Amino acid sequence: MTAAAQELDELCFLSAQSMSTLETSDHFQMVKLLGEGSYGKVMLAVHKKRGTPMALKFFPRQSTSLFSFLREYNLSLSYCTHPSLTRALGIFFSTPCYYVFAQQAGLYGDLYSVIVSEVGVDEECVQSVMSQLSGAVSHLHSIGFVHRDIKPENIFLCDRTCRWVKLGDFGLARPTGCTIRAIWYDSPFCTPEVEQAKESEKVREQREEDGQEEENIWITVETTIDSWALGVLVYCLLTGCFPWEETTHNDPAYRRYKEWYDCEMEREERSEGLRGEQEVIWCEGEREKDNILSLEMNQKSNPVAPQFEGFSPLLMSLFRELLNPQPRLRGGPDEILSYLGGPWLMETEREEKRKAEEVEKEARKIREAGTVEEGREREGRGER
Ligand SMILES: Nc1ncnc2c1ncn2[C@@H]1O[C@H](COP(=O)(O)OP(=O)(O)OP(=O)(O)O)[C@@H](O)[C@H]1O
Repeated sequence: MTAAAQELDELCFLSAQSMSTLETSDHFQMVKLLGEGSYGKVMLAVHKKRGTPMALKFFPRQSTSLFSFLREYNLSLSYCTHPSLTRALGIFFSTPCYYVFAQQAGLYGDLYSVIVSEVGVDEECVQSVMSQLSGAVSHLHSIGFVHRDIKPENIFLCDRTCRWVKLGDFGLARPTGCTIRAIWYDSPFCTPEVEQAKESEKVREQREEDGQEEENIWITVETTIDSWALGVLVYCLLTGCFPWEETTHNDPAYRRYKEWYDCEMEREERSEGLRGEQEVIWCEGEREKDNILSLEMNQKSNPVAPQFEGFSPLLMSLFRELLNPQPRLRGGPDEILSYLGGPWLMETEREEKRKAEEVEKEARKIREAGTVEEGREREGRGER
């Protein structure tokens, strides 16, 4: 077990002893529901005496182990010190039905709501979001944890224009290097190295039906899981879509991307080989041969997968780092910093996006005007 994992376990044991039982409404005024996930609900609340706003995360006791609740709370409280990580506030308690802890609240929703309501976020804003997440995720990795659930729904907005975002939901975070059961899930955020678990899940279900013992595939938790998710996130932010439905060879869009990637690798290997050969050629003074070889290399071009066509070569190199199908060769989140400042979209794509944004803006204006008009009409009819 790593030092970070041991320290976190210790914090969980210690905090278990000081958890109090509270009546939520004695201390907090509920303002609104911020969101719901598979583990529970998150409410915006205000502390009754101090007036401090916060997010209260409720975990049903029936379906949550005390240890997993305390692990998420303590990780957020003690390790999430980066400005783009959502920090717990030191308040945790239980009620008859829930375990609850308080966290800094993102008051402007999450990135998912931005992506679904727009045709992708503008390029400058995407770069700003990614630079913040690069720092936040590198920080988590540097202290020995992998987030394992980076997705738009878990990135909260601290202002209306996404200038300040915070990564949250540390429920799946685990210490780097620990071993867990591989779980395949139907999403582009699932890494390609888990594809083998898809088949084994079918086998497991069958064994369960037959009353046989479970047979699991185990994987080591690596930081490269988060790099993959950051790559998919860049794509989602820029386009408002996913690059493929699921990261498996059965998915045609992923297969096309993988073919492009493999071809790129082959080209790279070939050109490295040629560079070595060139030295011999130059030594022999055969310049013409050298020129022919270069021409041949250029002719064997490798068009990108269609869903990546609007992206600049700079961004494609970043994708090659983050969306590297081979986890051992995948770049870390800090790589993102070397790709900021330059263009991520091709000029034609930028123009298309501008037009689509204009159309979307107009449509929104019409929708809003319609709502105001309907409101007036209703008022005129004396309805509320
Ligand atoms: N601190 C916060 N500030 C603002 N909104 C939040 C906060 N925490 C959670 N939310 C909202 O609540 C939703 C669910 O929260 P969260 O992802 O933490 O729950 P979960 O049950 O662990 O979800 P998941 O199913 O992704 O594991 C988020 O998508 C987000 O919209």
